Order: sequence, then C-alpha cells, then structure tokens
Amino acid sequence: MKTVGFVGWRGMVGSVLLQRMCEENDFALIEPLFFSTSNVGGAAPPFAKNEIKLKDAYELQALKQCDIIITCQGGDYTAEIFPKLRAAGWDGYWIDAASSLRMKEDAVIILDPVNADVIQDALGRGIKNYIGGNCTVSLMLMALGGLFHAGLIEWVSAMTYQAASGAGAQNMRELLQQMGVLYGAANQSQADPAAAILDIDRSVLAAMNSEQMPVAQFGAPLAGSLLPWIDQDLGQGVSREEWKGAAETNKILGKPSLGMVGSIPVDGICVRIGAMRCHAQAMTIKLTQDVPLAEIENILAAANDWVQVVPNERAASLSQLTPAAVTGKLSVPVGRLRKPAMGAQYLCAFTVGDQLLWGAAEPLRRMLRILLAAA
Ligand SMILES: NC(=O)C1=CN([C@@H]2O[C@H](COP(=O)(O)OP(=O)(O)OC[C@H]3O[C@@H](n4cnc5c(N)ncnc54)[C@H](OP(=O)(O)O)[C@@H]3O)[C@@H](O)[C@H]2O)C=CC1
Ligand SMILES: N[C@@H](CC(=O)OP(=O)(O)O)C(=O)O
Repeated sequence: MKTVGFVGWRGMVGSVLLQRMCEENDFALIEPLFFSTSNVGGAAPPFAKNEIKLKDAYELQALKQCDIIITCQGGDYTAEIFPKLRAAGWDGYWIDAASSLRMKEDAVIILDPVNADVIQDALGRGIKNYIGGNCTVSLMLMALGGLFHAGLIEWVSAMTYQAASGAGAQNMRELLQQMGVLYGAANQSQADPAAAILDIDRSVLAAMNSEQMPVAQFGAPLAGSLLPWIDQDLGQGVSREEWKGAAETNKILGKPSLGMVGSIPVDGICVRIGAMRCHAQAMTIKLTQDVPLAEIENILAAANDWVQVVPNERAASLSQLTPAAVTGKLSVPVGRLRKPAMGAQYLCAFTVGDQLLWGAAEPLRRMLRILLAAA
C-alpha cells in the first residue's frame, strides 16, 4: 500500500479534499501520514491508520517516507520545502494545490476529465510533479472542454465573477461581516415600510465607506460592491489572475504557450463578487467555424460526466445557473448559450462552478487515484 503524506489538510482546500476522499473511500487504498506546520505531535484526523500523530511538515526525513505527497498548504510552503526535498533525493510524486510550480517544465497541470492524455503522457515520461490548476481556468475548461477538444475554439474572452473563497477562509468571514454591517445600517429603516429607499441607500453607503466596515482582508468593501482586480499587478494593466487564463489553459491542453502557433488566446477581466464559493464566468467565444447551436450543445454535454447544459431560458437559468444552485456540487452547468450579434461564428456562454471542488480539491484526489491505478 502506498504511503501518502497530507500537508495542508486542515485548511479550506484541504478540508474539502479530505471530505471528498472520505466520500469516495480513497483512504481504504492508502496508508496516510498527516503533517502539520503548527501542531507537530498532535492528533491526526480520524482517517489515520497506523500513524496517529501529526508529523512535522518541515522535517525532510519524515516527508521522505512518503511515496506520494499531497499538499494544500500554500505556495510559500511549496517554495521552501519542495526544492529541499528533491535535493535530498526524494523521488516520489508531488501533488500540489498551490500555483508556484504550475508553469515549470517538469510539472503538469492536472484536470483529468480534460487532459487525461497529457497526464498519461507525462507519467510515461517519468514526470513526478502534478499541480492543480487555477480555479477559474479549471472550471472554464470543465464547461467548455468539448469545444476545445473538437478544435472549435479560436479564442475566448472570459469575464469572471469570482467568489470570496478564492481569496481564502478569512476573506469569506470578512464578506459575511461586511454584509452584517450593511444590514445593520439598513435594519432600522427597513422595519419601517414607509421609509424612503433613498434614505436607506444613503445609510448603507455611509456604512460601506465608514471605518465600521471590516476591510483588512479584501482591502475594500466587497459586500454591496465588487472588486475589479484579483491577485498581483503584472504591469501593462494585467492582473495575475487574468494572465493565468491563457497561460494555464494552453498548458493544460498540451498546446504551445500563448503567442506561438497553435496556442489559443484566453483573456478577460477578473472580478471578485460577493458570492461565497462559486466562481462564474460570462464568455464570448470565437469559433473556428459556424456550428449550429444544437450541435454545440451536444458537443459540450458529451465532453465529461460533470458538465450540464442548461437551456437558454429564464426559468432554467435562474434555477440552475447560480452559485445558490451549484455550491457543494460537482456538476458544472453551462448555459445562456446563443449566437450573439457579432455573427454566427461567435458564441455566448455562462458557466458556474464550485471553486473548492473542481477548482481546487477534486483534481488532486483524482490524480491520487490515477497514480494508485498505475502502480
Ligand atoms: N482557496 C482557494 O480557493 C484555492 C486555493 N488554492 C491553493 O491552496 C492553498 C491553500 O489554500 P487554503 O486552503 O485556502 O488555505 P488555508 O489558509 O485555509 O489553510 C492553509 C493552512 O493554514 C494553517 N491554518 C492556520 N490557521 C488555521 C485555521 N484556523 N484553520 C485551518 N487551517 C489553519 C493550516 O496549516 P497547519 O495545519 O499546518 O497549521 C492550513 O493547512 C494555497 O496555495 C492556495 O493558493 C488553490 C486553488 C483554490
Ligand atoms: N486566485 C483564485 C484562487 C486560486 O485558485 O488561485 P491560484 O491560481 O493561486 O490557485 C481566486 O482568487 O479566486
């Protein structure tokens, strides 16, 4: 039985990973070792078998016992430990949720319903580093995989609506606190049905821009507002989240880097909105040819077991294509499909997905299964 080390299992992504592994009975197939950066010697979670104490996530000797390491601890941890572990001669498989290693030549971005061929090819070449993709990119590819594989996409403009969870657990808490402050400001007048809505709005706006509003995590009010910048400023007006669109999509699909022949441009504006854990994207796609809408729907629906084509109707869109409907589910609905005014070679689409499932944890546990099946 393979020894599998878990680092970062207590965090938000790690907790979803363990929950999914439990649901799929993955622990029956492995000998787990649980690591910690803060509570060495403490009790491991109930899935532990022979080793029931937490090991030191910074101790190379302990990590070297593992055939496979899965980390959701974050990029700083990866940057510190991964090179040391490899330099110390560890030859195991490294599965990681953080972005640090994604674009390295000896790493593959994993999303097996979309790029099983790329993963199998890498395994055959002896590649040992398998990294989960950016949540927005992974969810876009889960939704549009069929069109990419059919060679029907010339370019994609993806305008995103990203949930607070993508920024971390503390940000989810802060969003709720911000909502509470706004509700508090509106509450007194709300109780009075005769209160003028503009007075209520004025109170809410004053609270939003006051010192009462907690903004330590986001740096600005998100509740009742939005944030049109995610991640670092790469210069030339591009955010790092936007840069990942093309960089990661092409790598996941096994295509050349953006700008080279055969690559696919993916670009747009990435925006944080006040959803909890579902990212959504409104996409305009230039097709390589005019394909009838019914055929496009069939191609999308047949691509994998999780994509769900939602009829482009008001009732279906409002009941099936929202964070409220999709949170906690593995399904990735795609809808609002229509040919826009730009012409028959273009396509509009809207997709929603739980960014902690396919956007983070699920590709990692499925990679573990792929490694176990190959062993
Ligand atoms: N958030 C997201 O949506 C996505 C995140 N990722 C990547 O995954 C990595 C981890 O992200 P995320 O799970 O959000 O990080 P978290 O901050 O939730 O967890 C990271 C680590 O922080 C430590 N920690 C400290 N205090 C607490 C606490 N109160 N509760 C739980 N853990 C605590 C834990 O380490 P210890 O047990 O050792 O103390 C934990 O493993 C990052 O690299 C991120 O880029 C990738 C895709 C999406
Ligand atoms: N940056 C994403 C979360 C994510 O997946 O990030 P990364 O690409 O660093 O794993 C967000 O904020 O919504």
